[in-house]
Amino acid sequence: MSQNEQTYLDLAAKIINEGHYKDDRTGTGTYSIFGTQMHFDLQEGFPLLTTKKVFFKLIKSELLWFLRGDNNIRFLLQNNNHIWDEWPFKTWVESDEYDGPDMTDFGLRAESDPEFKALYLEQKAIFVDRILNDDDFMEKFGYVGDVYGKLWRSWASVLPDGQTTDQVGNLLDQIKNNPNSRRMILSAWNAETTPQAPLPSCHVLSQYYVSDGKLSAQLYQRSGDFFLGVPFNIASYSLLIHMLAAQTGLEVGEFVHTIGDTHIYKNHVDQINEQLSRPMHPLPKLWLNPEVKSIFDYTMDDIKVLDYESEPAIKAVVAV
Ligand SMILES: Nc1nc(=O)c2c([nH]1)NC[C@@H]1CN(c3ccc(C(=O)N[C@@H](CCC(=O)O)C(=O)O)cc3)CN21
Ligand SMILES: O=c1ccn([C@H]2C[C@H](O)[C@@H](COP(=O)(O)O)O2)c(=O)[nH]1
Repeated sequence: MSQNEQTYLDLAAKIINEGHYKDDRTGTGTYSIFGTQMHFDLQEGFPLLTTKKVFFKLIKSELLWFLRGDNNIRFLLQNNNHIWDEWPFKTWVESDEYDGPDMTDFGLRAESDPEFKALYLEQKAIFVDRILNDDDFMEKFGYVGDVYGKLWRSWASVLPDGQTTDQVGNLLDQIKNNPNSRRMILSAWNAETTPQAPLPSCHVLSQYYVSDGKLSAQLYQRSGDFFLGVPFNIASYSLLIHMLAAQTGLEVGEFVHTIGDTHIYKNHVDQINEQLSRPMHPLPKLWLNPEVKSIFDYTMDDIKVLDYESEPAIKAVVAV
């Protein structure tokens, strides 16, 4: 049995049993608890859930995208990663340039109307193709705004000389040279610009901590989609801790995951119950290519989970 996975399952059961019913921005409806915390011991194994299959490739390419300082979805699409498509797509279909069939509330409508779903998938395929192959279109509609990648690597200065700050570079420097610091912070929330993004950052702030030769991190996530997003967030930050530790000569410690609005969407309840009824498998291990000498040089092939055995994937619709 894995304590790390049990921690996730216990909180899932608590949200189902004790969550308050709450309407939400997407019109879906959620069961929600405010202010939760999970601790994952990275020495126990890599916390990729085994009670459903979690697609680690998608987690890798998303983290590499953040670390590139990229905030245009073209890179994700080139890696066959479609987890961000809906939000830039929404910007396009709401713009003056869009002249296809009406896509109002496409997320909810595609779920209940198969005829509309076919139309929507057609428009989405056109969108994806244009982001990949049309540079002007990609420049206009591919960006996700002032969120993770952009803020991590090139936080725009308020100073007149227009310099930018590389938070990840500074963080590595602090972990190496001043590991007792209590100021090792990575922020993905710019109060001025982030609220205007198509989807303002959810994992808002993380802090890093070194003790006994081990690197730990705590994340504050303002909003957590417990069935779809949170398993990705757990694996993504755990991977980031492994990468930072590998580049600074440390072992891995803990990932502490603190979430504000911790919710299960109404249309994910059956899926969570199915997951809760399944057996666990031992956690996989993470392998990072030891030849890679900079956190910014990892490629997809330099990162692997070993011995990942899981129950089958469980499909669910993402709330837009
Ligand atoms: N409602 C919502 N939940 C999220 O978790 C979320 C957002 N929106 N918006 C931005 C990002 C995108 N993220 C996502 C989006 C979709 C999946 C998802 O559908 N995962 C499927 C596999 C998808 C696939 O194979 O392409 C899964 O089973 O994990 C996961 C994370 C996390 N974030
Ligand atoms: O990394 C992520 C990104 C997003 N989410 C979820 C949390 C919410 O369900 C939605 C965002 O909607 P808001 O109304 O902006 O809170 O996306 C996540 O869990 N993890």
